[in-house]
Amino acid sequence: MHQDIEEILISEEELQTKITALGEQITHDYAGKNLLLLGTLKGAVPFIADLARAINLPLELDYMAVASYGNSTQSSGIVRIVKDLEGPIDQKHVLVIEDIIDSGLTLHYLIDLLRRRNPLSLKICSLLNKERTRLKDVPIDYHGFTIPDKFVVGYGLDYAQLYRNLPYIGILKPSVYSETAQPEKQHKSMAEEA
Ligand SMILES: O=P(O)(O)OC[C@H]1O[C@H](OP(=O)(O)OP(=O)(O)O)[C@H](O)[C@@H]1O
Ligand code: HPA
Ligand SMILES: [Mg+2]
Repeated sequence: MHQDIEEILISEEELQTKITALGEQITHDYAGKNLLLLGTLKGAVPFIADLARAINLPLELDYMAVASYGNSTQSSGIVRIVKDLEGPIDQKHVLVIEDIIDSGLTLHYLIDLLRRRNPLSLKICSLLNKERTRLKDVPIDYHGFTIPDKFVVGYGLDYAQLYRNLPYIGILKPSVYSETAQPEKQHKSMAEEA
């Protein structure tokens, strides 16, 4: 185990077993539909790579880059689109693939933006669902694991851009970061301000 990890929460094997099951469910639910898996960069990259291979259907992949955490363990509250989709989605069934839903700010912003582009359907698949009071409520159609309100890293999830390559999900030792400010509670998202 990495020296900065307090505890392994979800092992490599548990991740793969769950992703196989999610893939089977999505294969069943989207049979005969024009499916677009929309991955959120950067955190969802390992998850979408494994999940896409567990889905036995023709599908398209595209990505949006949204960022709000920067180098902090608390959301800045400001969601930025760093990279947009390549094309329109009005002829597609869009399944957004996220690594984690924490405050809910990122997905709330994204869903709002994607709905305005009139996809045939819009659903959410998140590997992790953090058990906490959301700042924004978001509907989750598929999720892998519910986790406690701890800052986790690995399998795509970062702290200050590091640890994304750990093959498991682990709780980061609090001694690795030290923060007093809780900026997510002090700012509105850009969607709200618009
Ligand atoms: O529910 P929320 O509190 O909004 O948190 C969830 C989002 O935060 C992280 O992304 P981040 O902004 O750190 O970008 P990254 O994927 O590049 O790490 C994570 O990958 C989710 O997209
Ligand atoms: O617990 C987390 N870890 C890493 N990135 C995150 N983005 C939101 N919550 C988290
Ligand atoms: Mg991050």
